[in-house]
Amino acid sequence: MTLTTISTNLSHGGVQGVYSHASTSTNTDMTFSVFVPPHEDGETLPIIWYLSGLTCTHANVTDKGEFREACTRLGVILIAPDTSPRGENVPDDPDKSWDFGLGAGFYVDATQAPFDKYYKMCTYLEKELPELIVSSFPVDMSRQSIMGHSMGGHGALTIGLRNSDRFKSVSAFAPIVSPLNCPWGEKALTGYIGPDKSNWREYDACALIEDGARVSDLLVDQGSKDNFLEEQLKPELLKSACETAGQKLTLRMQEGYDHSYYFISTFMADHIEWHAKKLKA
Ligand SMILES: N[C@@H](CCC(=O)N[C@@H](CS)C(=O)NCC(=O)O)C(=O)O
Repeated sequence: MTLTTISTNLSHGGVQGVYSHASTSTNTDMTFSVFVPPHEDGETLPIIWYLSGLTCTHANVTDKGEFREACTRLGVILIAPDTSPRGENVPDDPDKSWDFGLGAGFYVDATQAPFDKYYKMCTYLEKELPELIVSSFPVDMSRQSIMGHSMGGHGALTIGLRNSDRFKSVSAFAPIVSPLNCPWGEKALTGYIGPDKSNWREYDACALIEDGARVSDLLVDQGSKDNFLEEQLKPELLKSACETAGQKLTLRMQEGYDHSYYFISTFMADHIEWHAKKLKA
């Protein structure tokens, strides 16, 4: 697999890079960013995967996430993938809306035409990108954690729950906790997976927990002034699923914060510190 370097910049003593490659999962070129903090020659470092929300590319968190100081201080690599396949051939929302199609891959493997040829974000993140990362960066794959925002929070929770042996910890900012129970989820999973909701459960954090999946620890921050809170995000569903199942969860309602990167960047160092403790334990 060949990696093309788009840019590298020195930051906080480490290297913030942006890279692209031809993906066999999505049948498109895919772009992602990696921050590698300063380290000794031959040393390998733990990883945090950061999955982004609707409309985002790797660039939103890379530009506005304010994660590099904490990553350098704690010696952790942060990887930020894109949120969907991209390109002229890739089918988009028929109405060109921002909550489906380009920038809205929902971290699933689509089974419905015409999306099934390209929208394989689950395989991309669970198999292809980790293999590329291990051959190209100084990573210790035995120490991985995952976090995300909104649709990316849903991605982090569901990929984390389905792969609990791979991730030491899972956290999210304002996640979509149950696509089965919100309009964004209804639209995306109907379009990508089809109308049979029994096939949605592996892509629904609450359903996965109900069905027995567990992770060692979960941290969620949710702003109280988030305009998507009541209709789309519904953290109370995650709280209730975790309480019923005995899944450990720290859910912090953050008074006055909205859905934006002003919120995320405020608590980013907290999340990196929380993951770093688990990664280094
Ligand atoms: N109206 C917004 C809705 C989408 C939105 O808020 N997306 C969140 C994730 S669900 C985001 O991170 N947007 C990009 C950013 O704030 O940089 C837009 O059109 O961008």
